[in-house]
Amino acid sequence: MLGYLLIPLFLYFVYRFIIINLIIYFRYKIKFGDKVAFLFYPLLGGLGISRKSYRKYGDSLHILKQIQRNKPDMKAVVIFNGFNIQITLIDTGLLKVFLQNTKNYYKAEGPFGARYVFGLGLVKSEGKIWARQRSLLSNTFHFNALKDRVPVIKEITKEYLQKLDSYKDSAVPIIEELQNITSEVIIQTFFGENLRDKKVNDLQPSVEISKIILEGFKYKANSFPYFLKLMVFGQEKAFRVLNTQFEKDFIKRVENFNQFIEEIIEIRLNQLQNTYETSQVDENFLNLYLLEYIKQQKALKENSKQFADYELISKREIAHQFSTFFFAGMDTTANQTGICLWLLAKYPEIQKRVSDEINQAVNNFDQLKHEDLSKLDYFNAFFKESLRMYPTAPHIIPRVSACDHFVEDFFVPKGAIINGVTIQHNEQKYPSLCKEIDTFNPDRFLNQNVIQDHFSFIPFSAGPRNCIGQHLALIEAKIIIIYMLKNYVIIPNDELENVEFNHLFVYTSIQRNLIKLKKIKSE
Ligand code: HEM
Repeated sequence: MLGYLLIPLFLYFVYRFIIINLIIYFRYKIKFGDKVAFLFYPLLGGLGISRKSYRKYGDSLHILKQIQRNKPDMKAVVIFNGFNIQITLIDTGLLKVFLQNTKNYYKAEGPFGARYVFGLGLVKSEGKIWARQRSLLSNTFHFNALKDRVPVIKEITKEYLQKLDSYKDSAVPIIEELQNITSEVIIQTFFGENLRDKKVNDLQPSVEISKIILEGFKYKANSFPYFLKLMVFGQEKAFRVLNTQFEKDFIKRVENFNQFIEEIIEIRLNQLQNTYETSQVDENFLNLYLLEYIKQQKALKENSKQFADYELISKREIAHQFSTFFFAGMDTTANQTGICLWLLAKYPEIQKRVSDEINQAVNNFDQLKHEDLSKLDYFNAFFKESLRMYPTAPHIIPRVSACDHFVEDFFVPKGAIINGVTIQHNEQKYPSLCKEIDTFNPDRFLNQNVIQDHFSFIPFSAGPRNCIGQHLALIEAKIIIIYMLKNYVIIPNDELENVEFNHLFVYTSIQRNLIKLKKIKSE
């Protein structure tokens, strides 16, 4: 009896996971020949390829970069894991069409528990809810609107970087040090206050949310039971069924965190309700969100306006928006800026040029103004070059294809995971961007015509879902590096032989003690 049941099940699996994928494979092969690269890694797919690449070459992106370098007309890399296909778009024409179309995709699940942590926030929201959130938040992330945030970013930077003196001649784990700053910036720009005297799940809120995000990533990457559930039930259901003890505890911990943030929101809401009509309101993200919420609640009470479901703001959404910014903006900015400091140590002549430009534009760190940040052309070129060679986000956030469809002439089946590269690596196709591709040379970005094709260099992605926090990231990086170069000469850590790059959550160096410091003066 069992045999009769198992045979159709087996045949279904062969059809669903092997035959269908083989048909797709031959379809691409016939149409595109070697303009599409095929890779196979059982079970792990793309994750397996990047692990292999790291083990073999000390760089988890090496295999993918090599594919791009070898073929200027490469369209995409298609990776099979035996169950599913993952498509990484390379061709900029395809990338452009893909990034401008939000309708055929939804965001992939991400780390374990992502939907509980930040499922209602901007990174994960879709359709009209996403459009409503993006339009509410866009203005506050504009370069000029961030002007008011400069004093607080300066203050946080100074407070944490002053502590670096204690390292004296020892190597500095600079990325960890910068994570303190970038977490605090997100907290203070979001809440308008620091949460340092508060505890949730026995930890400081910034520590707990970092741990939750990191453990969610690690669990997804390393847990075999969860992996099996993903294969059998798919990403929509896997996190809900047959939960292990770890999963149950994790979800409970996240719920505590959400409730903790909602309590802060509730207190602020009460304060604002009493004061917003009579006094000036600080323009932090929480106040901005709550003013909109108050307007909405008032209209609902007076019955003067009806709202569609997608327009309604909830406190849980606001809590998830905080975790979203933390998830998207903390590690990315700390790692990119840390890598910049390592590059300054590695190339003293570039350090001198950046430092000279800063000294011309800014007399003294304490007097640094928002306008001064726009005077740093060489710094801008240097930062872009760091993103070209060591982008913390070398791929856009993966989407799932909601239906069978074409991106131009490229077929994307329903259920495929699809993403794209943010940086091109072919010298023949992009001669000015990729000339002497392995040489770190910020000067290439001083040439006005370096980007011949907008989609060849999109470290913050492009299209409607590009990075909303890119100006904030640049402001933070500038303020941190200005402080560092006003106070220290940055020197290499001579005990480090190799610096290897791997995907943790972001693409970054595995070695952490990247630099040493020589104090030049106290401000
Ligand atoms: C060096 C630092 C950063 C890099 C390299 C970076 C890069 C990116 C990339 C590549 C995307 C993906 C877009 C896509 O999938 O098409 C993205 C999205 C996003 N980033 Fe950033 N990011 C950085 C800093 C920040 C900061 C500081 C914040 C906010 C505090 C932030 C908030 C977001 C959000 C909310 C999204 C999703 C936008 C949406 O879907 O509408 N990022 N970022």
